[in-house]
Formats: sequence, C-alpha cells, structure tokens
Amino acid sequence: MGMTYTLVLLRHGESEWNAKNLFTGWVDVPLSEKGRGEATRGGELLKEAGVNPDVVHTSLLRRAIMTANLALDSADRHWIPVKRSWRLNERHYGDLQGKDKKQVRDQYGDDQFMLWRRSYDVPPPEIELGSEFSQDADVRYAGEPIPRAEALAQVLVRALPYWESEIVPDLKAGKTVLVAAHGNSLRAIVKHLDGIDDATIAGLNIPTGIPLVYELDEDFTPVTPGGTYLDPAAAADAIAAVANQGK
Ligand SMILES: O=C(O)[C@@H](CO)OP(=O)(O)O
Repeated sequence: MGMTYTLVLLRHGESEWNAKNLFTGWVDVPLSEKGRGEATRGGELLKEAGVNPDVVHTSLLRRAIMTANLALDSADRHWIPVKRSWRLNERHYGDLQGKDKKQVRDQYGDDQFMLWRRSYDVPPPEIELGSEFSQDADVRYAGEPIPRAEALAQVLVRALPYWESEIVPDLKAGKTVLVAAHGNSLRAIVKHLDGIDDATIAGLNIPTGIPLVYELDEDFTPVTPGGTYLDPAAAADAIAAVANQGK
C-alpha cells in the first residue's frame, strides 16, 4: 500500500453539562473532573500507540480546547502548533441549549426528542437572540455567520470548508493531525469520511475522550471503515451510554 494519512478524532472529555444531562451545543461549559481524567487518559492512549500528533485543530469551546491541552500534555506533544475555528464547534442546539434532556424527552416524546438529537436534517427550534444561552453577543464569533440552531446537515455545511481548507492540507503535508472537537461536529466529519448515508448516521454515536484513529488513503478514503478506537472496549461502553442519554 502507498502513502496513507493519519487523522485522530477526539471528542472532548465529559463536560459539567454532559454529567448533568443538559443540552449544551455552543454554551461554553468546562470539563468535569471525570472529563479532565478522560482527556489525560486519551493522551496516554496516543502515546502508548505511538500516534504522535504534529498539529492540533480545535473548536472555540473550552471543553475541546482543554481536552486537547490535557491529552497533548500527557502525550508529551503539548508543544505542537494549534489552529482553532468555530467551524469545529458542537452543533448549535438552538432553544434546547441549557434544557434537561430527560425533561425535553418527557415533554415532547421519544420520536421528537430523537429527531432533534440525531436526525440528519430536522433542526431544533431557534434560540432567541439575547437570551441566556445565546452566543449572538459573544466576541469570539464577531463578524461570523453564526447559526441560531443547527441540524447535522448544517454542521456539515459549515465544517466541510474548514476540513478542505485547513485540515486536508495538513494531512497532505504528511502531518499526523489531531482534531479535538464535539460529538456532533465529529459525527459530521465521520459521515463525510465514511460516506455514511443520511439515515444511518442517526445511529452513530461518539464517546468522550477516546482517540479515534483514521488511516486515509490517497483519495482520503478510510483504510479501515469507521476508523479504530484506541481503547475499543471502553469505546463500546461509552457509545452505549451516549445513545441512552435522556432515558
Ligand atoms: O448536548 C450536546 O451538545 C450534545 C453533546 O453532548 O448532546 P447530544 O449527544 O444529545 O447531541
């Protein structure tokens, strides 16, 4: 086999709102103590596997930024260059941001809850500008076309230009690229890489803090479809936990 590219996707460790079962989206909540431990462990897994990132891309949210910092510190790769973009942010959860997942499920029913959480193209209701959990006045997004709610389809539309213009060139330069981001922004990248159809992507969940390594061929097709989790047993348990949230 010829040259392959190495991409590592890392969902942030558990956040305080993951622990409380609240819809988070663009709300900038910190990692929980457990989440910080997961991030550190993620870096150890990278080191043990001999996967050494040369550059890291993160969102503008502290749970992804802190996860990258902690993982790279424990991997002894804390010194590598970093690039950040709102285009890697979590899916904007609209008016659901700050709401309890179980309460929303009880109020709207299982079907609507799952459409909002996992359908490809049904966005949640839009957030009201100026409301408590809106980001419209946040200086980090000044001048950017930021959303008021997103379905996964819209995440792909805003994440793919960043993938093409910033991440692909790093991979083509032979760098091992770490992307530290979020459950739904990483689902968008995985959908693109693995060519997952709009219906099937609903069933795909990404666990917190476990590096997912993709070897990509010259055409950026995954050598192993779905990539490889560095701790497959822990990943399987954590995937089931994400799928069952709100129950
Ligand atoms: O609340 C969120 O922003 C996301 C990720 O934590 O949740 P879900 O898995 O329900 O899409």
